[in-house]
Amino acid sequence: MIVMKFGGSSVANAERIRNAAEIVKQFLPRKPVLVLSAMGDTTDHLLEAAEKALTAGTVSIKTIEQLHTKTIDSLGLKPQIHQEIKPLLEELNNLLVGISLIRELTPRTKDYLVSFGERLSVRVTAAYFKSVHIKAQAFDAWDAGFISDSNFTSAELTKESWEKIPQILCPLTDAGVLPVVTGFIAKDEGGNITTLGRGGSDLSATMIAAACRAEEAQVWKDVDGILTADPRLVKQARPVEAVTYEEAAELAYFGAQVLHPRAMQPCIRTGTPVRVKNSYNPAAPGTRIVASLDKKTGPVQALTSRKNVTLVDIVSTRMLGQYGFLEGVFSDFAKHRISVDMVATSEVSVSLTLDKSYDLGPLKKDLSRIASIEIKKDKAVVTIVGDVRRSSEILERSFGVCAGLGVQVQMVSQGASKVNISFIVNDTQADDVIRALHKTFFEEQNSSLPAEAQPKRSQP
Ligand SMILES: Nc1ncnc2c1ncn2[C@@H]1O[C@H](COP(=O)(O)OP(=O)(O)O)[C@@H](O)[C@H]1O
Ligand SMILES: N[C@@H](CC(=O)OP(=O)(O)O)C(=O)O
Repeated sequence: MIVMKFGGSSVANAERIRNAAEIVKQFLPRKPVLVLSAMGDTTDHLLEAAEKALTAGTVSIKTIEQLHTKTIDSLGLKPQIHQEIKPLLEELNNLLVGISLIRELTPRTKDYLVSFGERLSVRVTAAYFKSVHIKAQAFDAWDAGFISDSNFTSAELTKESWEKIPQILCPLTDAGVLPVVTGFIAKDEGGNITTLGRGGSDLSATMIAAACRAEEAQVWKDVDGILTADPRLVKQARPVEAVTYEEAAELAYFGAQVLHPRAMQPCIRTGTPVRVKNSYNPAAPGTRIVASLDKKTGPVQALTSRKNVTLVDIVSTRMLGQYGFLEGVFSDFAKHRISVDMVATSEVSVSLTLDKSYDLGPLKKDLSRIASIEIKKDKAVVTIVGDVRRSSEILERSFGVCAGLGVQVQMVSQGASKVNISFIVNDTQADDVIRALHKTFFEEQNSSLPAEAQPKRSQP
């Protein structure tokens, strides 16, 4: 078995769905399971519709309805598929009416709301596949064994999913059926719809691949794989041939939108290979994601940045000694469920970074018992994923780049991860830093050769 995930861009309209079917046909002998995201920007449109219902009290599903009905017509599908999706569209409309009346959108309702995107896309796509004589069967994730906890908007799949998913899907693929499963969503034990976090269909795919011990999980995107940097920022970004699970996870966690940050977790457990492929360019090899690399790489594999980061400097006001101080600081963070990304400490102070979305008021109040706090907003984490054994060289060249741009590095984290060096700069400087780092590590001659292939530097 293989698992093939097509993201929103790969099923965005009739033409893209036809293209996906052509790709899938070539893989039918390898018994694929398909995982789909919502068509195009449907998840964003659903959230926008909810926002309008909430704030203005207006209800409209026109954009979403038109996209799906137009796609059904362009694909030349039988009218009965309109009947199949009609109850879903009605349910969605009713939900928005409910939101507009009670003017409340809880995380639970939000998950129920965005689930319609994936539920619509699998039905339309499976209907098309059937029309071109592929034995497809649409599945809502919960009917394919996806059970999660009740952490709405960022749910975790439970142990039970590991058993149920193969029990349901393996007999089907063995019988020559192509299951077309909704990515991104699940149900908790109480039967409430949950989501795995934005971009979570990648995780749905890797979960099926790992649980079913599939040959590989293919994640089909609109780029030639994991690139050396975000192509929207760096035109010269180029695909990376292979990365480790750890490298892919760090890239995703620190901002590369190409993969969901938790997508690697199931495959790490089973060693299932993942491949990022381009649905616009299926012949391109894509990027392999595996446990360890067989070939030597350059010092840097890829670059990413995450903006909207807040830097918090916490200085002890008591002579506690570091152990008591750090314990106090982190128990307050745990109490307020605030997760920390980077940390640097000294005997009496700790600096750390967090996402700007947290309300830091209550935390600040609690921490003021033991420390004075300074909050610095509008920072960015620049992350270099590569071979940390060559950290001196990476740091020397990176800081040279920053100095050349007149950028002050405000905090550095190196050593906690074997594959990541991160540092903090001002938000407004991050794009320039990434472009200049890319030039240094990937565009200049010999910039990213393995250590032994680099020209020897003369000793002082
Ligand atoms: N390092 C990177 N490599 C590849 N793509 C990246 C990288 N960083 C950001 N991206 C962006 O991620 C996008 C693909 O992810 P996403 O939109 O979630 O795909 P899909 O919706 O098809 O699953 C690309 O179009 C690209 O703009
Ligand atoms: N549709 C969901 C889940 C997802 O994974 O989408 P995509 O594969 O298009 O990033 C989202 O937009 O978050």
